Amino acid sequence: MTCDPVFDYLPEKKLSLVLAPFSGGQPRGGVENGPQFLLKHGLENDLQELGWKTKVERPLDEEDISKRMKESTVTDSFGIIKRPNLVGEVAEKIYKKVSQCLGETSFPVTLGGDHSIAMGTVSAVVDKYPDVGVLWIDAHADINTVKSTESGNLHGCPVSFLMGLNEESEMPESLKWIPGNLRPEKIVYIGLRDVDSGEKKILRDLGIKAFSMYHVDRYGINSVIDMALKAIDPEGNCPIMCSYDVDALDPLYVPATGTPVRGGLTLREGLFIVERLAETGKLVALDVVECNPDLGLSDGHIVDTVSAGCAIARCALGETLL
Ligand SMILES: NC(=[NH2+])NCCC[C@H](N)C(=O)O
Ligand SMILES: [Mn+2]
Ligand SMILES: [Mn+2]
Repeated sequence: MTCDPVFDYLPEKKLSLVLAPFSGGQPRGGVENGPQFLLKHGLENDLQELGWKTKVERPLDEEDISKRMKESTVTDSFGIIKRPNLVGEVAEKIYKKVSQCLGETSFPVTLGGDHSIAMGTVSAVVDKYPDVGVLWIDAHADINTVKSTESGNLHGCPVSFLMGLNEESEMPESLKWIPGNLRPEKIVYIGLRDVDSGEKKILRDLGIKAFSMYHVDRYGINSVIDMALKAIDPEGNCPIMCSYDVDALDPLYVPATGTPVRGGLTLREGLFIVERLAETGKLVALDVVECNPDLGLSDGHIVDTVSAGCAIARCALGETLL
């Protein structure tokens, strides 16, 4: 067995838990409580026990956001797009904080919140590491454009903004700061099983690599990870970021999430992905998003979901490689 995992891009094992308690990218309340529940479950201490120096960052003003969430339902829209101003502002704050963490060589672990916050995290990581490969672990592709989205929920759109797929003229002002610095060959998906028809066309047209649940069954998770890593980094020497939507896991393991889809990854498959990433030594940032404790129908549902979220972070940061 290998011993203590190595993180090639860090001079010391230091990380920042960037809290992103935000629900404005989708309609269900409660996902803003995700970070708090993950912390209450003991995540910070668990990571310290893995040898990490930790720091908690709170870039968002929760009181202001909750006030604005109430008003914004009616006042903040752009065509079908819901809350573009609030989402844009929040994601930009996350972007600045994650940039700062990377500048301080502190590994950013961003805890959502809904997946719209990845507009900030991924942009910041690609700024810092232009050749980074992004693993997007999700039941959904989250690549809808302003034109293709049927729901108007921005948590279904972050990837299109990260790639600059929306034309300036048809994009809300508040999202124009997004650098659009992610190239299609630098992202790969694992876990897809609910992709809108407009998204399928985008994935096809841009030749984006995606491993759906079909591929996981067909080839097994280990080969899928090999293929995914090869796709974003053929030579095996680029940094890697992982944006992990907990709804990639089957709702059996993660019932308390806003857009559950049956037939997902087992808990072990889901953890194995991030174990393999830790093993590469090339992981530079992690998001864990879409834990919504308010959607648990029982305490058991909440504990299952939150403990899965914590386990994802621990495994990504080396727990099972010791
Ligand atoms: N981050 C997520 N859970 N996204 C779900 C997106 C669902 C759907 N494709 C939409 O555009 O609204
Ligand atoms: Mn999802
Ligand atoms: Mn997602």
